[in-house]
Amino acid sequence: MQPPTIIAPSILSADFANLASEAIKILNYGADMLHIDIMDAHFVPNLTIGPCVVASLRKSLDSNISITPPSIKKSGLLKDSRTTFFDCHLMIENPQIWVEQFKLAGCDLFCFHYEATDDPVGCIKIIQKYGLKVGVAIKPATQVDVLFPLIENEGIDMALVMTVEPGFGGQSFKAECLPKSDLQVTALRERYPQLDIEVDGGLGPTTIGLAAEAGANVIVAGSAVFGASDPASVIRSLREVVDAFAK
Ligand SMILES: O=C(CO)[C@@H](O)[C@H](O)COP(=O)(O)O
Ligand SMILES: [Fe+2]
Repeated sequence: MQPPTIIAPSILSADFANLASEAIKILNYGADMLHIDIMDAHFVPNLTIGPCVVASLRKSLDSNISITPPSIKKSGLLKDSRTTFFDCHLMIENPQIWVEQFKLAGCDLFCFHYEATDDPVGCIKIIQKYGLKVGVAIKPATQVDVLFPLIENEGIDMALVMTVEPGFGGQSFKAECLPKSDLQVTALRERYPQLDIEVDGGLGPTTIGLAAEAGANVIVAGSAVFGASDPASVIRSLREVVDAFAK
């Protein structure tokens, strides 16, 4: 059985002037974790937030959220005594030099891009040395099999398959980035039944079916959740579809 379904709203689509209250609101609506997109204007053509914003968010959430969602408890991802899991997606060059700062800021999972470093194994070892969970992300054009040795030999905690080119929220979902071939999410799920497989980009109630059917269990959704008039029902419907396809 695949790991629990986790719905991870991307705060990139939140109102940045009210980031903490937006994050608290979305967790109270039923989100399982927060997906935090860090962009450096080099790896991707956009610039978002750095460790000091993550640290402020951490402080606020630790004092305002008292319950860890059941799926996060069950997943075993959250090792700390804190309640809210910060899933940090780093779209930055030289990710390895930022691990310490994001650890200190309160990040739980450090997910870097395979394409952003010449030494993914070295980067994983640094992340593990700092006691963070490790995620490795691939852009749509990257072959999924580059992840196999990292999963098998380095014990990464999550694989992130991008369903749009990284850089911006609110883009259209690319169906061709999901399975059919054995090189995408289906291949990962068939090979690694217990792995947390995250998909990110253009996902919402009308596009979740393909990702769920392929075997993704961690669903990032930004505009579909934060832009909804009823975010709780969007979160619920995403969860229902993923649960229905769970392998
Ligand atoms: O990493 C990224 C974009 O690079 C994502 O996390 C997006 O922020 C998701 O937003 P939507 O596509 O769901 O609006
Ligand atoms: Fe992301």
